[in-house]
Amino acid sequence: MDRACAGRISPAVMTLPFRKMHGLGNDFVVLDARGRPDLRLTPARAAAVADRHTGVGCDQLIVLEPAEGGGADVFMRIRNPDGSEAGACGNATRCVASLLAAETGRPRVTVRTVSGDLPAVALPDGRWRVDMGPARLGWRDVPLAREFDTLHLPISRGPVGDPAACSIGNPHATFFVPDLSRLRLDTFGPSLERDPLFPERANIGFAQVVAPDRILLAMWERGAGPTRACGSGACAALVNAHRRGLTGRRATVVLPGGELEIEWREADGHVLMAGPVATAFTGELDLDALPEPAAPAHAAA
Ligand SMILES: N[C@@H](CCC[C@H](N)C(=O)O)C(=O)O
Repeated sequence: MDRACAGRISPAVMTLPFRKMHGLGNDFVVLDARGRPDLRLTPARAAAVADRHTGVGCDQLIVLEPAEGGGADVFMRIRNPDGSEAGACGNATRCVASLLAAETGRPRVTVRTVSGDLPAVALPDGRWRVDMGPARLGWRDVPLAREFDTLHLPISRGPVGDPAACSIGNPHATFFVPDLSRLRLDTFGPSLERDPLFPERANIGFAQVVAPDRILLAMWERGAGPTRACGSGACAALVNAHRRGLTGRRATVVLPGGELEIEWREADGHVLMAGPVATAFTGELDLDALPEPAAPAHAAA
């Protein structure tokens, strides 16, 4: 090689394999930290990986860790692009379940999250069904800043208001609207996510019920903004729609990225979610090379 072009001899670079996966376009960078107890992923580093301009880019960074104490196949840590940690991610749970099934050869696996153990099963058509656990309906469960009936919250912005809230292992509020096509998510999403009634912020869903078994849904995700799909948001939309008497206990939830089948099981109050999984690509990440996200030098016009 021409000496002038050789540049600096780089020190040994430690790279980390990653897998880019998605469920209905809700996309994830999946890192396997099971053999890497030394891997320290600070919120800033997680945000750097998730950055769509200077990192790999994703709606959530998913880190696989050992499931301590047994009873589950893996522990799944979930980070939003702003670095915050989430208790649940329905679409990522299906993706991780499919990885574990490939690894273990078993069609039934259990994914542990900070909100609980989620059993998942491969369906004959290639989709995965996850038991997302019980929908929690109390005001402390969501949580809300003070006591309210979670079926009707005194929150509104312009034409949207009166949401219902619940927890699917993470906080959700669903606003029912007559025509989803007329709604601009970024107009109300940011301030609703941070409404003072949500001390831990909330994922915000806008739902149009078109039939007792069909819901159109657009999501503004906490810590992520608009996404093509949100599995836990679809679960919350069905639970809240049923509580309002708008649907039965099962529905197809249609998101911008595609469809999820959701059931709120009567017997135990658990919410079941079925949908597809996909791998987009795999790669190697040099964590030390990633810049930590900084404020833009100037706002785009
Ligand atoms: N995409 C997810 C939800 C991810 C977490 C959420 N943004 C939160 O902060 O709770 C899903 O598919 O459920």
